[in-house]
Amino acid sequence: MIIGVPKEIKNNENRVGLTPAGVAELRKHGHELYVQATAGLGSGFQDAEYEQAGATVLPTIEDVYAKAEMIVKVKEPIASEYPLIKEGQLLFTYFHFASGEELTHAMIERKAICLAYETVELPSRALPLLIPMSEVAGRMAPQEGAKYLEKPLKGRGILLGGVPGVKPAEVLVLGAGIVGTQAAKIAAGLGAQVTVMDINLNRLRELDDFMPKNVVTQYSNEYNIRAAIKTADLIIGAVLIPGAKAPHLITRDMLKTMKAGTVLVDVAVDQGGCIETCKPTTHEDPTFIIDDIVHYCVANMPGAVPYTSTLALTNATLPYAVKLANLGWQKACQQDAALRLGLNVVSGEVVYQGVAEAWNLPLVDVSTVLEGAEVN
Ligand SMILES: NC(=O)C1=CN([C@@H]2O[C@H](COP(=O)(O)OP(=O)(O)OC[C@H]3O[C@@H](n4cnc5c(N)ncnc54)[C@H](O)[C@@H]3O)[C@@H](O)[C@H]2O)C=CC1
Ligand SMILES: CC(=O)C(=O)O
Ligand SMILES: [Mg+2]
Repeated sequence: MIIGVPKEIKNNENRVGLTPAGVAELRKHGHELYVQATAGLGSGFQDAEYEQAGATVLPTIEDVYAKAEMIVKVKEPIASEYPLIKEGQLLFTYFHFASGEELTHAMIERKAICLAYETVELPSRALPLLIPMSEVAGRMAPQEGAKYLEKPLKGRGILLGGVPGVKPAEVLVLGAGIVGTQAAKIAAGLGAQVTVMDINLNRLRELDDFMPKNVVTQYSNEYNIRAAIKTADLIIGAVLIPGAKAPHLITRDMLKTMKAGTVLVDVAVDQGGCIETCKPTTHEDPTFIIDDIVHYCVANMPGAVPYTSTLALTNATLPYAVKLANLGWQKACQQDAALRLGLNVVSGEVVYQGVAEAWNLPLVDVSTVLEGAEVN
């Protein structure tokens, strides 16, 4: 298969879809690789390393899209990339369609095959291609929160860990999945008093077993959330309903009940956010303030730590990229139920329920787009 790796063009997105090691692995399986010049630079990979691994480096993004049967990247295509996408071209990347109406319509119109990292799902319900970036964003969330709690950055001016004789800050984490767990661990490590809420009691039981004493768990409901936000200094949004819009657990009216200078880090912003007032921001301009509450809503947090994130992401995506390249998307998705769940928009049809519901579009059963693919 002919595989293309364009340079990411989202604001401050320094990750890249394949490392030189990934290129070498795909070459070993007999595939042709085209990488856009300087695509890996932000993650520490020179063009020459890609060439040594067997890729051809092409000067422009147009060249890469024109050549490739499969595009492997990190973030969703942005508007300037839409016209480059060819009918039937396989795009293997994050999409977050449930928070991108324009993107959804653009991909329907281009008749591309959109296989979204974030909805590839194992029978255990784990999301293997979201987990590594959730680990990164979860660990970053208290770090960003601590920064914006500083007074010059418009926060309350409180140190997460306090000092001897002065109480630590209170951190509320909504959602006890991958992001929430990592966030709680780091916040606790910095000495904060942490409360983690989830609707999954079994998950809260697990956390209760292994978290340090300064992490407590509480069932997530509106009553408990309304009470907890009054005293919280830092609130981290980490809920997910896979492939669907996030529920608004903190609504506009609740901001007035919080302390001025409270910081909200809504990691779930890429699925629309679990805080009603959150709107996606960029690393260049990450925060805004409503009712004296600092909102941090960067939709590609891991993009700021590409040396860690690119390796973590490609560790997880490469085996799937190899499978797609070896078998073609139809056979690969016939054979691998996890990969099949990654199909969101195929040849102009929406095949993922959460996306169809988000934008009121007809849902086509995924089996109909896979018909005719022979299974070995
Ligand atoms: N902004 C960014 O740069 C990044 C954002 N993310 C996003 O972070 C979000 C969380 O991802 P993961 O932790 O991997 O998901 P996850 O599936 O591991 O965890 C989500 C948790 O939310 C819980 N939940 C659902 N409804 C809830 C409610 N009403 N109250 C409390 N908890 C509830 C679930 O039970 C689950 O434990 C996703 O939207 C993901 O896309 C992930 C990585 C980077
Ligand atoms: C998960 C995601 O959207 C990101 O890593 O940017
Ligand atoms: Mg994101």
